[in-house]
Amino acid sequence: MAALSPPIKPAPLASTTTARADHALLSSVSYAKRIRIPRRIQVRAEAAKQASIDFSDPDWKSEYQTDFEARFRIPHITDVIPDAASYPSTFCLKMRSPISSQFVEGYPSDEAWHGYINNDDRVLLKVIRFSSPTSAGAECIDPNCSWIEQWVHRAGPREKIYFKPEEVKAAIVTCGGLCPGLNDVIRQIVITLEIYGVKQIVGIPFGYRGFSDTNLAEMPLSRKVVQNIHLSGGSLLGVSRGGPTVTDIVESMEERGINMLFVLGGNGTHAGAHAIHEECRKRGLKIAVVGVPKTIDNDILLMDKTFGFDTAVEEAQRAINSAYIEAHSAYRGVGIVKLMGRSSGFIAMQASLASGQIDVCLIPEVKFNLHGPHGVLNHLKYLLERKGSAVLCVAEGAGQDLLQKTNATDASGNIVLGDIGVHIQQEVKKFFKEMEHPADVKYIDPTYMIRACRANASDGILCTVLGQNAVHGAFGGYSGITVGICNTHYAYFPIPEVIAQAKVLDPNSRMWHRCLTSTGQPDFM
Ligand SMILES: Nc1ncnc2c1ncn2[C@@H]1O[C@H](COP(=O)(O)OP(=O)(O)OP(=O)(O)O)[C@@H](O)[C@H]1O
Ligand SMILES: O=P(O)(O)OC[C@H]1O[C@](O)(CO)[C@@H](O)[C@@H]1O
Ligand SMILES: [Mg+2]
Repeated sequence: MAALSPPIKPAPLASTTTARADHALLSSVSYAKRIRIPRRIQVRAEAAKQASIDFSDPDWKSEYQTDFEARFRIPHITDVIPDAASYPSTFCLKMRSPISSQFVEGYPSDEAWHGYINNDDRVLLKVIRFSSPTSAGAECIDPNCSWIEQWVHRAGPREKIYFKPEEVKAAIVTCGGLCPGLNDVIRQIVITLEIYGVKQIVGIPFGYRGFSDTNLAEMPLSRKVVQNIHLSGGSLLGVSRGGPTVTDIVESMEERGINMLFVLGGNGTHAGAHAIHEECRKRGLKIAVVGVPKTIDNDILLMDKTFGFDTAVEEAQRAINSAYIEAHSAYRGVGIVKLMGRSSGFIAMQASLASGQIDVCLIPEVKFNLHGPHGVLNHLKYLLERKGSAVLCVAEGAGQDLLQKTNATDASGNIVLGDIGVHIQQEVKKFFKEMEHPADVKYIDPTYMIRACRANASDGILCTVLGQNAVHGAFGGYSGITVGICNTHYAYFPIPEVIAQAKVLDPNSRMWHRCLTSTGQPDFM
């Protein structure tokens, strides 16, 4: 039987849908190239496309499940240090006063406490049983779309820990762009580490750069330092793109005596975290590297959502509402809002759905024409004639095929996108001017205002749980993992599985269909 591969999507039925699906696939592949995802991981994504499973083999299901279990196994320090000692956990919430001298010794572990997660506990990854590949949003493995259980590891505190708290030096680093909730996660990691009894906790300033720049000193962290940091946006530690090589980072960690590293960042940061973990394994180092996915774009695979996303959607309402008021109050007003989303249109879609004020939502996963009888501009003309104003929301990665490529990259190697918001603004103005019936166009780009916000309540809770689980994972001896919410439960994932490609919106999903129902927009092709 041929090598098994991850779930495949059934071939879409209509030709417009095919174009959309191809586009989504293309953006995933180019994304993989852009962030230098290891070839091995790219190959896995390629394998998904080729669908090489022999479904006539009666054992294909059980083999698929065995393969899935192996892929989602979370690396453990005993993989490289088989005789690594384990100890009773010092994390137990039966204590009364954390300032008592008892705390220094760890919590009494002689009493039974049923607050631990068993290593064999699992969370179900997919919860819908599709009866046919033609069901909206169906994710099928075989042509009959048969039900296959896919389980991932449940996150949480373990009864046995693999580090003595007094021997731990934990470091936290935040990389990439800003995202609401970074401070909430930093805070919770520090607080949880202290509950375990860790005394040495430091922040690495300005992302991975802080490992190599000798002018940047480690920041000592404690509950006192982080107590109120979640009340403001940004990152207490600072962020950056680019930076030192993985070898330099690991050498710096060895010099500093860091044996737990918590990495907060997006796909690029996680690719880095995975490479750091691999390098530590190669050197036989007892170091736990644990990621917490930070992507405002919500483009990490397999998770319900990533922190900062809800806040971004909520904050985008203010920009959309302003664009709506401007457009609605103007004679032939057109409001345009550009929202984040390099490869994925989740923020634009959810913000459009939430506001109820958007007439046209454009996302990277769905191609569109501006000009021509079915183009966006003609639809805006119709809207102005019909209701006097229109509001359009566009994700930053949408319509890149309409712009001239610059080939420019940022310090991390991410492609610098053309400005689709400005382009649409110019084209709308030109279109109506040439018709000799100008429109009053107002353009809003709230990107950095949204990113700099503090987390809202729902993100605050998500960050808290993710931060705690990151620490539990490290103490449990896991490394090269990241933590996420999955069907409302929290799970650990091996890093390569969540960054194999950017998570993109399925144009055949119910949610996108709901968005189209809400905006009332046609197909722009
Ligand atoms: N494949 C890789 N291997 C090692 N390090 C990487 C890799 N890709 C990116 N990095 C490093 O990770 C850090 C962050 O990467 P990047 O700027 O792409 O942000 P990100 O984590 O994807 O977050 P954002 O969602 O804000 O873009 C940078 O310091 C970069 O050098
Ligand atoms: O201007 P910067 O910091 O490079 O970040 C911009 C990018 O970061 C993101 O907000 C993702 O983190 C993208 O949506 C955006 O393209
Ligand atoms: Mg990224």
